[in-house]
Amino acid sequence: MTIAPSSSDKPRILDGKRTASALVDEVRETVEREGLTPGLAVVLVGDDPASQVYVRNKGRRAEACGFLSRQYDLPATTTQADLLALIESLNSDPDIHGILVQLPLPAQIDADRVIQAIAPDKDVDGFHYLNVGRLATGTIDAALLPCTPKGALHLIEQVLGADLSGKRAVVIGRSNIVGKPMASLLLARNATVTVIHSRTPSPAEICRQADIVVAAVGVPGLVTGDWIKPGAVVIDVGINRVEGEDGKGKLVGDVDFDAVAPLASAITPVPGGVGPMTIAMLMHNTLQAARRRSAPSS
Ligand SMILES: Nc1nc(=O)c2c([nH]1)NC[C@@H]1CN(c3ccc(C(=O)N[C@@H](CCC(=O)O)C(=O)O)cc3)C=[N+]21
Ligand SMILES: [Mg+2]
Repeated sequence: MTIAPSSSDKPRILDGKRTASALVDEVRETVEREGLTPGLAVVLVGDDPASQVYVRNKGRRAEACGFLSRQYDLPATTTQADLLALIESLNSDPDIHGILVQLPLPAQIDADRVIQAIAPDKDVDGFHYLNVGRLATGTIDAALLPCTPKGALHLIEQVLGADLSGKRAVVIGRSNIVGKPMASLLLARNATVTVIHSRTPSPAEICRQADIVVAAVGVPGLVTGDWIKPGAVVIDVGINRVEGEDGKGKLVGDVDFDAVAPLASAITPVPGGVGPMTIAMLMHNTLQAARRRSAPSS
């Protein structure tokens, strides 16, 4: 049962850090109970400091789950042929169940070629055409789902339950990594879905009709109070590094949190919302890939 949201209630802050920790605990328990050792390979090309931080966090989480965690650090000058050769060897490595190539890749490498070279059943990012197609055609149980939309949906479920029949959802942004798969997932849960983007006229007016808003455009503070229907569930996927009042760098989302929180029935903060869920879902996908390997019929 869900309680009808009211704008006069205090908004519920959806704690992604706590939810992610609980998920990781569940993954670790399953790994122990089933005696599995899921293997995750994370490939980092170049030395972008932000990417290094993400990749290190992924490795830490994998170890906390009882996984085999391998990190491949390749120089920024790596050729496409060398990277494809590494992917090939990981595809045929029986200890490895999940392969993630950290994006973005340097300019000399065709990222799409590399992603499509990953074995679909090891594609824990859910970016391979086969997994994209499974999601788009509704064969979701067979798919590895992209981690960020999967994490966002998990937070939405905490408030509204699994069936979103009768709910209007607006997804802001149409990227292949977040916006499009998010729309497919919400549709699969029976929501009435609208995707809006940079060429959409009157976006605020459309967004104001939504019971569920997912913002994933990378524009700091784009979504203000006049975009939000009172009682809406607001999921902020944006991760924007901006300069704070103290001159130091800080992380903000696509939603103007202070303006929107009083209107929302539930809202994710940045940081501490969708970001940690993304990493938790990567662990969940790696477990799923390992279980399928050990029990091919499931
Ligand atoms: N192949 C590939 N798969 C990815 O999933 C992928 C990628 N490449 N490239 C980069 C983006 C970005 N990404 C994030 C994951 C977690 C946080 C996260 O945990 N953020 C914390 C804050 C971290 C901080 O303080 O910088 C939070 O929102 O609370 C952020 C960003 C995964 N990505
Ligand atoms: Mg995006």
